[in-house]
Amino acid sequence: MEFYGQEPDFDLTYSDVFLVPSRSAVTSRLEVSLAPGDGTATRIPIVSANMNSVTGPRLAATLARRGGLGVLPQDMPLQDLDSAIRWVKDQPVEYDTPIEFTADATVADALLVTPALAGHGIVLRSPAGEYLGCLPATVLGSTPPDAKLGDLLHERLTSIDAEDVTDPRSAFDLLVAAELDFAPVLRHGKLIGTLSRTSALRATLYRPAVDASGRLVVAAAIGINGDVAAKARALAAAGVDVLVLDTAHGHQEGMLRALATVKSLGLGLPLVAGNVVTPVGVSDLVAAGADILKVGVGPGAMCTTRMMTAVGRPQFSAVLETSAAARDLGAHVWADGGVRYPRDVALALAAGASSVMIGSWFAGTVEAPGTLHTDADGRLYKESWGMASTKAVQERFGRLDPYELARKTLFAEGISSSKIYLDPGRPSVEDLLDMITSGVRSSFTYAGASNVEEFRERALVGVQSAAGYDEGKALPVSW
Ligand SMILES: NC(=O)C1=CN([C@@H]2O[C@H](COP(=O)(O)OP(=O)(O)OC[C@H]3O[C@@H](n4cnc5c(N)ncnc54)[C@H](OP(=O)(O)O)[C@@H]3O)[C@@H](O)[C@H]2O)C=CC1
Ligand SMILES: Nc1nc2c(ncn2[C@@H]2O[C@H](COP(=O)(O)O)[C@@H](O)[C@H]2O)c(=O)[nH]1
Ligand SMILES: [K+]
Repeated sequence: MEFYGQEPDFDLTYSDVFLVPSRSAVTSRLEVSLAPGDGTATRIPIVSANMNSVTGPRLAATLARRGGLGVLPQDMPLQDLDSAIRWVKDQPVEYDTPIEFTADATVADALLVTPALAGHGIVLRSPAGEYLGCLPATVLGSTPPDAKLGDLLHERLTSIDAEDVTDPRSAFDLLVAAELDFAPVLRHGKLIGTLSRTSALRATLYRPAVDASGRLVVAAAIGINGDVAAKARALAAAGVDVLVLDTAHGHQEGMLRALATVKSLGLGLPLVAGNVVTPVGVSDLVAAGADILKVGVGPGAMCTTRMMTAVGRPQFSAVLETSAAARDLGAHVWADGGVRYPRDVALALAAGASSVMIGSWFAGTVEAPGTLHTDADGRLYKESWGMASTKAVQERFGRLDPYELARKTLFAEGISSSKIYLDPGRPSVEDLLDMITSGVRSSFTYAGASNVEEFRERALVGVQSAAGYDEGKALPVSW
């Protein structure tokens, strides 16, 4: 990366900078590879944050199917983490994970999980697990909330036979021929997944992130306290693909000890550690065993660290400096926090990150944990909160005695409650991935780069005023 003009002697964040186009020999955005090449199996540079409101097993599986990686949060009990990892590993790679209900569930129950939109659908099973049929989600919008889903099965959808699907393109054509937007996929009468026209199209554009056995990949986080060795071993035994050691202040002795402990287990998994924002933080964590550094203090949407402590660093400069230090040591950087637009992802990659970690933006999706809420204007949202918020601290330390809990709660550095609205045009995390990867593929071709490495080398970055940033925004109503 080079600065267009003079490099300023103060720190920059994503909004302070822009990319300048340069001569390109890349003739199509579809020629671009977004593969991070950081020792994980990811195919796109997108990782979901280890936050309770962001990454659950469904979001992790959906992300991996499109080449990304979900990090399950350290606050999940070990038993739940174990079953979440195994659940992801059991999900179909070529088809979508069905959203399942029993026949006596109501329309209102289904609407807590999936919006009544074309291209989405639900699967009904008997209490014994037998496949009963499948409904398009659109029927949920035109049926009374107390109606039983089983009573709507006369509108059941035609299924697709997996034997007829020779490749993703043929799946798309089969749906078109059957005039379907969404369908269950059966093999020998057994449900193996669902499919929509959009997911069939996506399967032609993305490659899944899979392990050596061809199963979807998933990461999990552990904190730095307690028996980290036992937790790391248990997660590895469950089949986790990447371990993330995470604490607010990653450049501390407790982290170095925890990292060295996990490294010494020789689990053969990439170790991610953070959060840090300085080159010396990078070198200390790499020396202790980190392969990838999680970079970012304070940029997160749920984060109050900068206001509480003044600590942190504008994220573009933090990523730029730490990724240069990491590269010298053969390590990589995940740019964690503050990503609100596809442009921020492009800028993080230009600054040298191998992947970008996204939290709050993904909290407002169908696949994120938690149920859908509707506000007074009928807009759908999900709740989100910071992992250092009073809410998260109370949940994490709920089993401590009240005095210890009260002491911990004093140090909250995050907001406890926020509404993250679903974008009506992009309610699924996959819709956001489409938007992000299209934007970033295009950024690459503007820079004449066909892969992440070339983009990092060729990117020309200018510094702009607040008015310059503002000029780039679209105008939803006239002047
Ligand atoms: N990226 C960011 O900007 C931030 C992210 N977070 C996220 O919140 C979650 C909770 O993290 P965390 O609060 O570290 O909790 P952890 O449960 O990981 O515990 C942190 C440990 O480090 C000690 N510690 C020492 N100094 C600090 C410090 N300045 N801030 C926090 N702990 C410190 C704590 O002791 P004691 O409690 O006695 O002080 C405790 O033992 C994580 O997912 C983290 O990534 C939180 C804040 C900032
Ligand atoms: N200071 C705090 N940082 C937090 C908290 N919860 C999460 N985080 C960090 O934010 C990113 C995600 O950023 P986003 O802008 O995409 O939402 C996450 O990975 C953590 O590093 C918190 O309570 N306080
Ligand atoms: K913030």
